[in-house]
Amino acid sequence: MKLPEDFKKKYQALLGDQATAFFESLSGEVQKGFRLNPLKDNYKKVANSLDEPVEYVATGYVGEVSGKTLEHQAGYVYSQDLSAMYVGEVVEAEPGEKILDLCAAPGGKSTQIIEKMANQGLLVSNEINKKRALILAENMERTGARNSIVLNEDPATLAQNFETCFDKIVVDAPCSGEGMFRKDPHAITYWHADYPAQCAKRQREILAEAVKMLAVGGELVYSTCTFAPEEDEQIISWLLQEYPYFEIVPLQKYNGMDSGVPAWGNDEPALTGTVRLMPHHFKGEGHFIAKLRDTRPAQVVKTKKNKRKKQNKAGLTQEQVALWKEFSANFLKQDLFKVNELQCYGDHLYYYNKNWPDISCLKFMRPGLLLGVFKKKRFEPSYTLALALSATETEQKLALTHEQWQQYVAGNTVTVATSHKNGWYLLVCDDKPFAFGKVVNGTVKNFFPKGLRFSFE
Ligand SMILES: C[S@@+](CC[C@H](N)C(=O)[O-])C[C@H]1O[C@@H](n2cnc3c(N)ncnc32)[C@H](O)[C@@H]1O
Repeated sequence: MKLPEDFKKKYQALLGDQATAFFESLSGEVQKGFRLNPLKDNYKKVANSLDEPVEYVATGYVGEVSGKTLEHQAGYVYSQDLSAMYVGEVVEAEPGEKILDLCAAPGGKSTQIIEKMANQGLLVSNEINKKRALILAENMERTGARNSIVLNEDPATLAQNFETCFDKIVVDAPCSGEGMFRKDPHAITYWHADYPAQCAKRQREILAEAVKMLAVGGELVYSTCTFAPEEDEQIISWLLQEYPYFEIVPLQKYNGMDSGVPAWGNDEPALTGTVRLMPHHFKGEGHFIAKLRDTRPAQVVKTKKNKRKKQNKAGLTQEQVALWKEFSANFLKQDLFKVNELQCYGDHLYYYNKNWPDISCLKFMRPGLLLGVFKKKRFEPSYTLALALSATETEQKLALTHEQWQQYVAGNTVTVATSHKNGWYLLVCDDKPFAFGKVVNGTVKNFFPKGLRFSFE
């Protein structure tokens, strides 16, 4: 790999006798990893090899996953760099918390965080770039989580709406991406000697907004996939200086993990509590991670009056309520999504917990869990609802073979025994729910979303 001369000079000076090993590692083999999703029943029952678990993430493994497998399509596995998966872990997300992932696409950290929340609390995943926000929404849907909102806003607009709102905030910042060089050599073409300083300016701007949204006593996780001290230790030094009520929470270091370097920041000894994942020491592409805690006692903080509008009652018509109730009663063993927690946007019906903040004035991609769509005088359950259900939550399920799964995800109909009565079914393969299908006289009509179809030719 041809590294820029300025890059080599810089890291030669910073790393000294370790620089050669570092440069060589950037030309080495990319190390792939993936995580399993404990929101799914029997989540370890996958075709992927689980022979090489990673010690620092309970659901993490070394290995490659294919996008064209049942496990991936149904949300059982998520492909993720081995260093990136330590970020989601140090967040230590708990069920019931309110968490914001501010720079979230494509969703590596968000999927990991929500998988720890057991459908309780709320994760708001935000992405400023619309195209990337769409991919983020797809990845969040695949997890099957019921407590996820995906927004497409800039941090300043969010801060106006979510003042002191979140227990935890993750800023996995846009950065100079030096940890991407090995995986994506194109990333090198963007790099120049001033690039880290330019990125650092943007990181400070993002963090200044993030801080406004953190609840008193909350925790902020900051990470980058770059090695540049300007974007790593120096950003944390800046945060400590601007917001002296923050303290660094020391992170546990596993095999091959390095400490942040105080001399690369403002000499603050606590910077050793941050983590550097360097590819010449650690099996992964490279990351920097820091965790900060707001240490202020609650009484010194003046919380301004909440500017949020009252929840917009996007009410359902009586007919819509009746259609949903009918579907729910016939299809679900329990009343999982109660009428007073439903919200309609146009003809789309969402589950939206009444304790969540109002987002109706924000740009959203996924304002809660999409349950389905009202079409004339009927209700059509959504693909996302299928992924959010476990096979035990309905009697109306239909087991398909792997071949039939392949036909279905490619957009084809599937023939089944005519003894199946007509109507909606949760389609499962290997006990994994993967979509809804409608049986009409022995044929499963295809309702797999058009934009997500894939074939095996
Ligand atoms: C490192 S990536 C996030 C990766 C993601 N957290 C994950 O784990 O999959 C940084 C993201 O920040 C977004 N971004 C770029 N400029 C931004 C800004 N000014 N404010 C907020 N986010 C920004 C980028 O579009 C990008 O998706």
